[in-house]
Amino acid sequence: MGRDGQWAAARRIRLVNVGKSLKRPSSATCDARVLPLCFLAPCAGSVNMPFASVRRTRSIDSALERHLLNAFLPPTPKTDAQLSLECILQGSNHGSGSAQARSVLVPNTHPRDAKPRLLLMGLRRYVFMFSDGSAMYSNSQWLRSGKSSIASVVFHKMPPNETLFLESTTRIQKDSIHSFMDFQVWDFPGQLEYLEPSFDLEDIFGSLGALVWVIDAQDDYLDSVARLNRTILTVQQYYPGINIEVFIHKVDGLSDEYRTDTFQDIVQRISDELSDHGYENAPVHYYLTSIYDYSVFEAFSKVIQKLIPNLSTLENLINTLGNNCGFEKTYLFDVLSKIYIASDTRPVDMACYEMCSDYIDVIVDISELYSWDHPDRKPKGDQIQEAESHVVLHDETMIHLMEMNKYLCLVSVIRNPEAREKRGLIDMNCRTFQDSLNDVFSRSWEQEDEAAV
Ligand SMILES: Nc1nc2c(ncn2[C@@H]2O[C@H](COP(=O)(O)OP(=O)(O)OP(=O)(O)O)[C@@H](O)[C@H]2O)c(=O)[nH]1
Repeated sequence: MGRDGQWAAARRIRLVNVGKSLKRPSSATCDARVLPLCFLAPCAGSVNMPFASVRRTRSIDSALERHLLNAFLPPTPKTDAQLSLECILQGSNHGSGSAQARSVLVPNTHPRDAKPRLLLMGLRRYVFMFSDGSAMYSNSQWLRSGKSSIASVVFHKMPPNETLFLESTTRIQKDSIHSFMDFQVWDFPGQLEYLEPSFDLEDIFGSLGALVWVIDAQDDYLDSVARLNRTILTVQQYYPGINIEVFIHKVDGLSDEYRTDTFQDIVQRISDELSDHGYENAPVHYYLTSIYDYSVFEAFSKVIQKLIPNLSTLENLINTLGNNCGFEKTYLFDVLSKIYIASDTRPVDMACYEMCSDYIDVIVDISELYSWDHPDRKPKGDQIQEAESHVVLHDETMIHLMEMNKYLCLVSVIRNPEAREKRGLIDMNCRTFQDSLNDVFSRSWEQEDEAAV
């Protein structure tokens, strides 16, 4: 069943289980489309932030702010919140570095259908195990860092245990991801010598969103770190703006102490090597990851967030929503991959993230059960377009989920008892947020079009 079907089913469940039919703000609130935040209703008095103070503190891009403040425009049709990362490719993220790279290498105009790439790279090496357990490097047994496993678990919902049966990658696997934004994931075979002259660097690193380097933390990582250093030094010459994301992977098998030591050692080795070559502030970021917990989703969320135009605007909107509604933590999730593309700026709480992520699974699973077309089922009046659901857990924590569009949903954790009582206002505020979100995304498209002229 397609995802449309899943959400359609979730809609039905909402009507049956939640039973709350809250109408969209009508003419009295139509200005909310233009000044979306000023109509957020306070749900929890203690945490309400007046609009005036919101306006002073938020840092919405000036062009976007002009748009939001350009009151009394006729309502524009709502667009799907599907992002294109072209604007990033055209320079907003890579900045001058990208331009410099293009002046050195083949000019790249990045047509509109060019999709940004996430490169998954790492080292695969052979190890021969003697019967007494000591190791000798030889052409014998593969030790693989886990790139394909990460891609399969995050983007294809493969259960982690099944990655044991994945075969080694023999050529570059190009995976197109169609979601709130389109991008490609290229999984490189661990042994590929892409820095050799026979490979065109522009083909590999042009249009790049991020380079994700996977290091097996359970293995001897010195070779992998050395190869990563070589790669960074080469790439930095031509594409200095590229984000290098280092996943120190398979940490599930390590003790806390060993994990920290490994992390520090790898960071140290890479930064020493880079500073020896004069790169003091290279854009390298490090994550401890494992496919057996949520850390790999969390890490991928951070990687993807760096590619999203107007991320700070989204965060400000979510902050304002959370402050007005008494949300403890709010995530804007991509339903398919369950990576979050934005959240409020409070510290990340893994327990909250896990609860919210699991709740999406629950809704999608129930949707699968109930989405079949029953011949006797009759629609009971008008139905609200988007799915909405909530659950109250044993410790009185409420999780509230609302579909924002075909790809995204907003999931919030509510512990404030006062806020929990005001579900109607929460729903209304979330719908106002939804309008703002679509404004932000449609604005991204307009900016691209203007840039293209
Ligand atoms: N313990 C543990 N094992 C993992 C993790 N991620 C992947 N693996 C295992 O690592 C092995 C190799 O995974 P792959 O994803 O095929 O490795 P790869 O880097 O794509 O290998 P190549 O395609 O040959 O370059 C598999 O047996 C996975 O089950 C992890 O987080 N923890």
